[in-house]
Amino acid sequence: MIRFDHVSKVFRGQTDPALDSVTFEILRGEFVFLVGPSGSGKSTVLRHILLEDSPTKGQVHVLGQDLAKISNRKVPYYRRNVGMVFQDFRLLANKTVYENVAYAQKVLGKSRGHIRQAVPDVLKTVGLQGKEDRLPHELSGGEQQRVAIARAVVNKPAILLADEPTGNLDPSTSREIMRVLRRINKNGTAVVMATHDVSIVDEARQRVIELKDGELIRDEAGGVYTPEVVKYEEPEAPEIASEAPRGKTIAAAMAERVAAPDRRPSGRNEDIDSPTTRLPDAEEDDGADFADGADLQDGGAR
Ligand SMILES: Nc1ncnc2c1ncn2[C@@H]1O[C@H](COP(=O)(O)OP(=O)(O)OP(=O)(O)O)[C@@H](O)[C@H]1O
Repeated sequence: MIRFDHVSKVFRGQTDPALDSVTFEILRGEFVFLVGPSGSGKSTVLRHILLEDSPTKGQVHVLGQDLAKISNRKVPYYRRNVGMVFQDFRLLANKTVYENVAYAQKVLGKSRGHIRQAVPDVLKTVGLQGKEDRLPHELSGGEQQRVAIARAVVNKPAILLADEPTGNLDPSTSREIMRVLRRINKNGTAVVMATHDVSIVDEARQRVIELKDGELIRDEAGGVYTPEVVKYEEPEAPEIASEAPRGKTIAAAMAERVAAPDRRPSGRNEDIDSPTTRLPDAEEDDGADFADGADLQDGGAR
């Protein structure tokens, strides 16, 4: 549904790339954390998906469309599919909770009847029923972020992007916001969340994509913020240590080996001993999934 194919971005006046041949695919309904140090490229990834930046090299496909081929005229239509929330909420200060959310529907020309139904529904989803008439300054930070999330998802986008949505919140409020995001994700919206929040990532155990200096250095299902560093000791099966795919801990590779007993050595085995033997997952990581160009051909959402 979101596909980055060797995407590089060098901003004008810069020599170092903000993104350096980044390749990944996110499927419908996934929840994905983007992690990495400040300046590693997380927001740049999100801005590419939102069509606020375009690649210097490579392609971005979202919902079956090559974003480079979307004309300026069609950008607002495209963006209806992509909600966005930020660390600093970005609410309209002189509008109530209800009006902030309803505004997102009004600009799309939705009828008053539709708005009267949709806004209370989404405010209930984010746990803000009863606060419709408050102004942003009459809300806590967590409540303001809930309004921002309600506004981002009221039009039921396929994708919700969140750029450090818990960055201004205390740990327990951050957890509440995570519960809201998970609820929205369970309703079918894919969520891509850039974050520095170690405990949120470690508790959620979702897919983690890690960037460093613009390069994707880890893409791990059920990951943590910082993978456990495994102390190297004399390995029982030396090929595991030497073949662990990039971004995967040795412990993870060992666990996979245990889960695939048919590939474990039962005495001397030519295949296992061969330096070219690959773990099953390593074969999936080579980009073969992208080879058929299905998005391009069928023009439909994946
Ligand atoms: N408009 C721009 N012009 C020039 N350089 C930019 C621009 N936007 C981002 N950059 C640079 O691109 C790199 C990646 O920035 P980005 O904002 O994506 O990082 P980040 O991982 O989101 O950081 P943070 O965690 O601090 O938000 C940084 O070196 C940044 O200075």
